[in-house]
Amino acid sequence: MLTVALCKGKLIEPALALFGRAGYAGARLATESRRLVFACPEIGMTFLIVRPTDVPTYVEHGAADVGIVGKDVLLEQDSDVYEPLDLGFGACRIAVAALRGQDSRDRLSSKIRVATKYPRITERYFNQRGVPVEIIKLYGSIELAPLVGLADRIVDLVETGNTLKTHDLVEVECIATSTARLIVNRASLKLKHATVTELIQKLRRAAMTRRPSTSVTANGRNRSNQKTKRVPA
Ligand SMILES: Nc1ncnc2c1ncn2[C@@H]1O[C@H](COP(=O)(O)OP(=O)(O)OP(=O)(O)O)[C@@H](O)[C@H]1O
Ligand SMILES: O=P(O)(O)OC[C@H]1O[C@H](OP(=O)(O)OP(=O)(O)O)[C@H](O)[C@@H]1O
Repeated sequence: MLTVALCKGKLIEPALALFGRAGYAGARLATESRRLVFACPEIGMTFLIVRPTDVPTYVEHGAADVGIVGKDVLLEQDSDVYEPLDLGFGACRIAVAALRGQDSRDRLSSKIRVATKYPRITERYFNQRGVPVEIIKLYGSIELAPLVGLADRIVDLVETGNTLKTHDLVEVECIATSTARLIVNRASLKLKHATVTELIQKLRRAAMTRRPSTSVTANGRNRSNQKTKRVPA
């Protein structure tokens, strides 16, 4: 029996579709309900529904054997988990953005105020460049911060760029790209080796044959995949 940590929101639908394609047909959860635990004995799995930022915690501590989470969260948290698979979906960039016309550093005072959900990624990024920053930790609606004078810059996820555009913001720099990852508890990998490696292999094959979907190209524009897309594992 494997316990799988998933998060509601943007990653749940492609994650369940992936399990379906991998042959775990019972992985259909009533995601609109208030239920947080779904036992699926017919496929030997129990699914836990947790917050995206909590997925690595459940997996690291062994409360879940495996989980699906964005690379953005892994980069921020630096958890001690095994990360065997890039699943390809949930593609976006972690980017620095600023109000249009205020995207040059020259106009700023020595210390830049940066609003973000990702304080560690942000601090690492600006420290590496020797730029002093004051980090303002927010939990959502990050694009609002420069509009109301709370910050000079934001560091947030960008997919289509529509949210930036709507708020007259421009992308200044891309810090990293992010896609959903399969993560595995290190002890589960040893103690449930056969089951876990079978899951990894099946998910890897299923991730290579993604159904038509929308992905982000290098220039940030959306591209609709009309054909089966190969995703590097
Ligand atoms: N616009 C986006 N495009 C593609 N992937 C995204 C986008 N926004 C978020 N993601 C991915 O989906 C994950 C979950 O994001 P989602 O928006 O569902 O929850 P959240 O708002 O970050 O979490 P919470 O509900 O805890 O505040 C992110 O960690 C990221 O990997
Ligand atoms: O480039 P786009 O396609 O517009 O996508 C980017 C938006 O998606 C995410 O927001 P989300 O919907 O998760 O809301 P929140 O982070 O403010 O909770 C991210 O924080 C951006 O606001």
